[in-house]
Amino acid sequence: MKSAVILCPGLNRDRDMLHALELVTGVKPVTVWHTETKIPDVDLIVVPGGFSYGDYLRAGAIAARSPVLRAVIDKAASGVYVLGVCNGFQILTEAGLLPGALMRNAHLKFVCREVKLETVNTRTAFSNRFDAGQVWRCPVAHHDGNYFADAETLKAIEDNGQVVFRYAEGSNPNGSIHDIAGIVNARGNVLGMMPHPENLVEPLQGGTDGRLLFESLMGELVG
Ligand SMILES: NC(=O)CC[C@H](N)C(=O)O
Repeated sequence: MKSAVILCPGLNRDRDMLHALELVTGVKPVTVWHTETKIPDVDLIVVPGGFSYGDYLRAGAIAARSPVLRAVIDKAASGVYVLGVCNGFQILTEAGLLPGALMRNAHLKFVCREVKLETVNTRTAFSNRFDAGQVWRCPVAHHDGNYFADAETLKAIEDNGQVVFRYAEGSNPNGSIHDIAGIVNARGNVLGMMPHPENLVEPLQGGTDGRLLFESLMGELVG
């Protein structure tokens, strides 16, 4: 599986993502700087986590307007898989690729710990290797992870099965509505999530629960 990782000033999880992608897929990803207007032919584009442009204005708002995001939007429209993690999720919502918004955590504190996620839709390209209802471990590290969508949008994404991951009972670290931790777009080729699956892909990191997400995509691509 060929992948590209987007780089913006202030992102800091790009190295973790590059490592995880190479480890799980066996193929070294390419990197694409934020000023680029073209992205090479790849199966998956990842917008990693961090603090693009210092989270000024709103987390992800400036990166969403950078040249490379236009190319990400075009690639997504052509069906390429796009994964946004943490700040990447914030960037994808700011760019309009995913519905809703990530607000300041309800308790107004930065949260950095492990949570439990429940996979509630296994019929997506990003989740087909999970068992239905599977509860898995995943780290979070953010201050703006409080997912919100208006009632109409929320109903639509729930009815369409676009909620892929929820914080398991008692695990919601930020006040997200409906315990939403990760969603896909209506077409199912763009996923955004606040937790960091790339940080739990080898025993050295304390577990391998995050691998299933990347393996789901790999399985999707080989059929
Ligand atoms: N780890 C991250 O990607 C942080 C995301 C974002 N800047 C926040 O703190 O909400």
